Amino acid sequence: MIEFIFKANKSITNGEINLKDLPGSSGRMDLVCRCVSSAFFLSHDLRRDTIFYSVHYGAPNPPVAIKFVGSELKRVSPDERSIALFIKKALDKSPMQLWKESTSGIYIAKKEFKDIILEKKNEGKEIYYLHKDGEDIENIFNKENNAENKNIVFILGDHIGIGEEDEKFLEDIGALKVSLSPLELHANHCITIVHNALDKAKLK
Ligand SMILES: C[S@@+](CC[C@H](N)C(=O)[O-])C[C@H]1O[C@@H](n2cnc3c(N)ncnc32)[C@H](O)[C@@H]1O
Repeated sequence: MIEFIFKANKSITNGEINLKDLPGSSGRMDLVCRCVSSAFFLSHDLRRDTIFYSVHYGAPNPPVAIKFVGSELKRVSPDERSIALFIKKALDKSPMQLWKESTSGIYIAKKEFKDIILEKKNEGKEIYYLHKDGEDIENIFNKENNAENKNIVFILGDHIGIGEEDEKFLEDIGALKVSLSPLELHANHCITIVHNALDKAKLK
């Protein structure tokens, strides 16, 4: 299983998403949608071994976490508008401490970014922080050490990043920094590159 936990610093926390203004009034909801698309969609297929979390810290009621489970997703298509509609439906519900299903494979809860990461750590999963200045991903996942049958969690930020406090938290829990490129990339492109690196490591 491959999981991504994305911190959406400005994305709104209620269902008042303007589908014509995902980047502006919805707080970079376009980024969230593109990340969901990159996390799951292949050409005419879905990555069923993937789970994606988006944790929103925008107005009016942060934090709100949305979980997308690849093996359960139905009727979602790769375009931003379709994904935004499903996010809107989820954010229209009142989030509780426990995950509540909104539509097939999409859940909502009132959870902090750190707490979701800690849950994964306590479940024994390997935690990696995607960062330009980390260890090259190909040194970590390759023929000798591929991702098959592993439970791997990747943490990434939006246009703002995850912030110093959460970086320190990741360091404290022993998350390894993993780099995909010497250049600063968009979060959705990072997800595509991670999938590609793991796909290649499995095939070698
Ligand atoms: C647009 S970048 C964030 C830039 C932001 N100014 C910062 O300082 O973090 C979005 C996210 O993609 C990931 N990322 C960007 N470039 C990367 C790279 N070369 N290798 C690994 N992860 C990267 C990081 O997790 C980052 O938080």
